[in-house]
Amino acid sequence: MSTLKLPDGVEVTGPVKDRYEEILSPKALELIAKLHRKLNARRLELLAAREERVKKVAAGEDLDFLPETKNIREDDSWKVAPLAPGLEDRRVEMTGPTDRKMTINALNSGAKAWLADQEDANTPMWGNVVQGPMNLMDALDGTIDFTSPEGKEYKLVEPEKQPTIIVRPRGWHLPEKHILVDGEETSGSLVDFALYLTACGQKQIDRGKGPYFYCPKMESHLEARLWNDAFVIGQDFLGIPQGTIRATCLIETFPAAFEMEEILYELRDHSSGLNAGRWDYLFSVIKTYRTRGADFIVPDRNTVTMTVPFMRAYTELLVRTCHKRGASAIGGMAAFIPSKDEAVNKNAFEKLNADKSREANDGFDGSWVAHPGMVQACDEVFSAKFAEGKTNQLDNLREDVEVTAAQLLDVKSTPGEVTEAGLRANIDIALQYLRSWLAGRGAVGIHNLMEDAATAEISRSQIWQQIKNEVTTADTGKLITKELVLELIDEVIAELPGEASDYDDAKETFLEVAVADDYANFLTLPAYERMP
Ligand SMILES: CC(=O)SCCNC(=O)CCNC(=O)[C@H](O)C(C)(C)COP(=O)(O)OP(=O)(O)OC[C@H]1O[C@@H](n2cnc3c(N)ncnc32)[C@H](O)[C@@H]1OP(=O)(O)O
Ligand SMILES: O=CC(=O)O
Ligand SMILES: [Mg+2]
Repeated sequence: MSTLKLPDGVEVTGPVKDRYEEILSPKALELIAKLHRKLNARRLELLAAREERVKKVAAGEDLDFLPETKNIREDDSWKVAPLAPGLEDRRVEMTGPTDRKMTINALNSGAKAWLADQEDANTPMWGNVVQGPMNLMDALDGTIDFTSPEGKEYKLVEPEKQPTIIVRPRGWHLPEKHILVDGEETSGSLVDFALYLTACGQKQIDRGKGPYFYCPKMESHLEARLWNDAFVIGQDFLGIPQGTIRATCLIETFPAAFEMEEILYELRDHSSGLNAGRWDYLFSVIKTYRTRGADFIVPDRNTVTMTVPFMRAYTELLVRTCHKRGASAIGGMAAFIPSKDEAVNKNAFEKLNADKSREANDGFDGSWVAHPGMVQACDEVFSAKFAEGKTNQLDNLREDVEVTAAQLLDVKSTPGEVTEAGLRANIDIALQYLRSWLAGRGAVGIHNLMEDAATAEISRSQIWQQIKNEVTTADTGKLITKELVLELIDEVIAELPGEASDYDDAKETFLEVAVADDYANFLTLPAYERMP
């Protein structure tokens, strides 16, 4: 057990294990306190503003581009900062959790960048919150190694070829209950940001790169302004030049799709682009319009591909917006993962190739893969598309693209149906995922697909939306009610791996987030409450 030096007003209520003082350093805790005192009240106000927006949509008002920021959109004179060192070539980015083994595997993967995930692919258990940055620090020091329970040894190979690390902190909605400032829970986003920045920021600068971040789940440009303010405070605190920190913002909420330019503008001195976070985007579309009836009922999850009109409108607008402002446009995650079954594996790579080819042809500068086995395939697709000697497509301005609010909102043209098979699949995925999350694992392969917090949110939100809007299944003609879902849960659990009792906690959480009368904004909130 270590002991911590706590600045005034700071309490750490989680266990302090071996080496935790290296991450929960006086500097880190001091920065957390500073960020909390300066920014937390605004964070809470911005979360409340999200609720107001949803209420307006429920009352019939549609999302639209903001009149008050029209001048920013129409002003052609501004651009974001030039590409930062290590972020010039992002043709393939690996994503994944920051546990010790995955950290080593990701850094050895051959990808150009690695999204080190404290978010969708992570469970914010106290141990993960502290050990994630510790693993990154050890990786940067070149001291990281790992031996599996089976005796397999892991270490970094070819350190000079390591991907650029981009850390994704938690979203603004998540609290960190193990670090209190003046008796208040802190923000998970600010804690993850501060722990990485203080442990690794200077080490990244010494390597000729910088502390880089992915900012998730923002719903407005004012939330981007909050990040920008955190960056300014953080840089000032460390005494590093303003603009050293860079952030790629995920455009993965429905409201944010209407504020892409404004988000780039707010972060222009720290921006390194936008990413099309498709899974959370679909979740947010369902969530934001959940009570608005037939026009916003999304068909079975596996039928909503990236080529349906509303998804296409969003990705086209993203590339256009980024390149107009000199920012990188990064594609999203195809959920297919390699399999030992030959036919399943062949299908996974065909789907991956089609998805990455569409993105490369649309002008994206690179994209994500969830698994080291897919790095090469994605690399090849983008490399084949890039012009001779180029490492991105920033000069493909996509001036042909014009996307209207109506196109972004056009969910009703999505082909497909809601079926009982789709409903059962959603129950299955949500339960298996919640079981995994509650056990500390935030990403998991289920039925040959990568599932994480974002994909599971879609599954449980679809169920809630279908009950609320009294949808009838197309294949079996059943009205989707709370009673039907309760009936199906036990049938589904009987088919799942393990014992029925293994799903007791997952089932209780599922009931809270999929069938309760009041919609839970994020499944991770009640799930986090269940965690010590
Ligand atoms: C919506 C979004 O936000 S997408 C981004 C967030 N989601 C993610 O990042 C998901 C990342 N992917 C993963 O976590 C994993 O690929 C999973 C859970 C889906 C599948 O993992 P596994 O079941 O371990 O797959 P598999 O057995 O094929 O793995 C083979 C090897 O690759 C490693 N590996 C697989 N995925 C990753 C990854 N993303 N990062 C690092 N290593 C990985 C495994 O650790 C394993 O290593 P080992 O052979 O040394 O034991
Ligand atoms: O974070 C990515 C997403 O698709 O969600
Ligand atoms: Mg996401």
